[in-house]
Amino acid sequence: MGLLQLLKSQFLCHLILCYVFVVSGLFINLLQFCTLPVWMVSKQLARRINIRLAYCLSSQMVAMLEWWSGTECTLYTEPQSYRFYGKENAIVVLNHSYDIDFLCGWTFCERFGVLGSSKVLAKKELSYVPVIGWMWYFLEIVFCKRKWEEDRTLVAQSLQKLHDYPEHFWFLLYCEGTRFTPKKHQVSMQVAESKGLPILKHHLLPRTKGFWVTVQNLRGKAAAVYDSTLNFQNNEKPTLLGVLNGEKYHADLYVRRIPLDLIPEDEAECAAWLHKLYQEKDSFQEQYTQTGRFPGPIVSPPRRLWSLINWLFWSCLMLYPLGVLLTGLISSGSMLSIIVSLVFCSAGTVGVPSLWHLYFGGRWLKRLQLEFVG
Ligand SMILES: CC/C=C\C/C=C\C/C=C\C/C=C\C/C=C\C/C=C\CCC(=O)SCCNC(=O)CCNC(=O)[C@H](O)C(C)(C)COP(=O)(O)OP(=O)(O)OC[C@H]1O[C@@H](n2cnc3c(N)ncnc32)[C@H](O)[C@@H]1OP(=O)(O)O
Ligand SMILES: CCCCCCCCCCCCCCCC(=O)OC[C@@H](O)COP(=O)(O)O
Repeated sequence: MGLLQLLKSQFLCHLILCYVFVVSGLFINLLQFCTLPVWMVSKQLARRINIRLAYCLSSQMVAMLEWWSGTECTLYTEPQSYRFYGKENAIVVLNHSYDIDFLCGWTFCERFGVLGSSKVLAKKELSYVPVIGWMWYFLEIVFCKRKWEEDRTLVAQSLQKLHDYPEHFWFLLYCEGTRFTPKKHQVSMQVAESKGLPILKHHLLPRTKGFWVTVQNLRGKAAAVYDSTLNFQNNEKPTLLGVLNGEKYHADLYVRRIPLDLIPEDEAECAAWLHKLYQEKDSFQEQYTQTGRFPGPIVSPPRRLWSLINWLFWSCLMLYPLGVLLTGLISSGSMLSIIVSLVFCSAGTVGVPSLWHLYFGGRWLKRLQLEFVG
């Protein structure tokens, strides 16, 4: 292991990275809160400001993937589709199989200049998570309760509000509704069998209602569906902790652009169309497993310097006062203030993972513990 790699795997480095992300995130949340009065005067101006503020935050995570871990993201797509990317609104359908699939998605958003405005159909619980969830609230992210009776109107209303959105956006839909696990796959394939649908090997059975309501409510606003299939070379199993540790992964994304007009309006036909799409996605994944390649040519946009510049800017801004505080503390020589600060730091170190545990059901925390202990 090289010296740099060793440094990247140190807990202290992770603590500093998380400190910069969380403190700058809360500061950005506060700035977003301050745009509320601007909404009263000019909604479009407030939206444009929020897009830039959201970029400041989400591109820090993109920088962590692209520059800290050096992960390579390769795009397989047709050149005639490529020219539309970043120049139109689109609904993105992505498989939900990895801890960092959203981060790879964000990386492509960054490269095509739509990161600040990118959106997702997310579960309601995420809107309460400080930093990311609060940022999404101001960004008009669409939340669902995963109760169709309520989501039917809730999701439709939120989507309708995007009709006068001032900048291009990609709207991400994880139609599988939850991240792939062998157990969920087994249950979902029982549902598929009971409905007489073909078995999928690499995906859960897609939930069709969210897709239908999204397509119907974004007609006239979104031009296409980007059918996106993500996988990793050499059977890599990437984790967020791995990225934080500076581990380099190799992501491959296959994207097909499908004009929205080709998608049926009728709910049952639209559902059947989505099931067929997932059968095709499954065959692409199978081909990838067999050959290590997706169909179609590789047209990869390079990573941009902007995410790194933004990250360095926020790191300097957040670490300077911390440095001043620590220097003042040590030079004061006061035992009381040193003890109070240590208590604060320990509370933060224990408190942040506890919050994490609360919000994410302990999945990542368990993995984190396993990796540290084992
Ligand atoms: C060029 C580059 C291109 C692309 C780059 C890629 C991406 C970048 C783009 C944008 C990035 C933007 C942001 C990313 C950032 C972060 C994202 C992070 C996190 C968000 C993740 C989530 O929160 S996922 C969870 C929330 N989302 C969803 O659930 C969406 C899918 N769900 C639905 O659509 C649902 O239908 C619903 C939520 C609208 C309603 O759910 P409900 O459960 O009430 O109804 P359902 O219809 O789903 O359920 C009843 C029917 O389902 C059948 N059933 C029962 N059990 C199962 C089962 N296990 N599997 C499948 N189906 C099942 C049941 O039989 C019912 O069927 P009927 O036939 O009777 O309807
Ligand atoms: C630059 C330093 C970065 C520091 C790390 C900060 C990490 C913040 C990460 C916030 C990521 C938010 C995305 C959460 C994804 C998520 O939670 O998806 C939920 C879905 O699967 C469905 O969940 P479920 O069906 O309930 O299991």
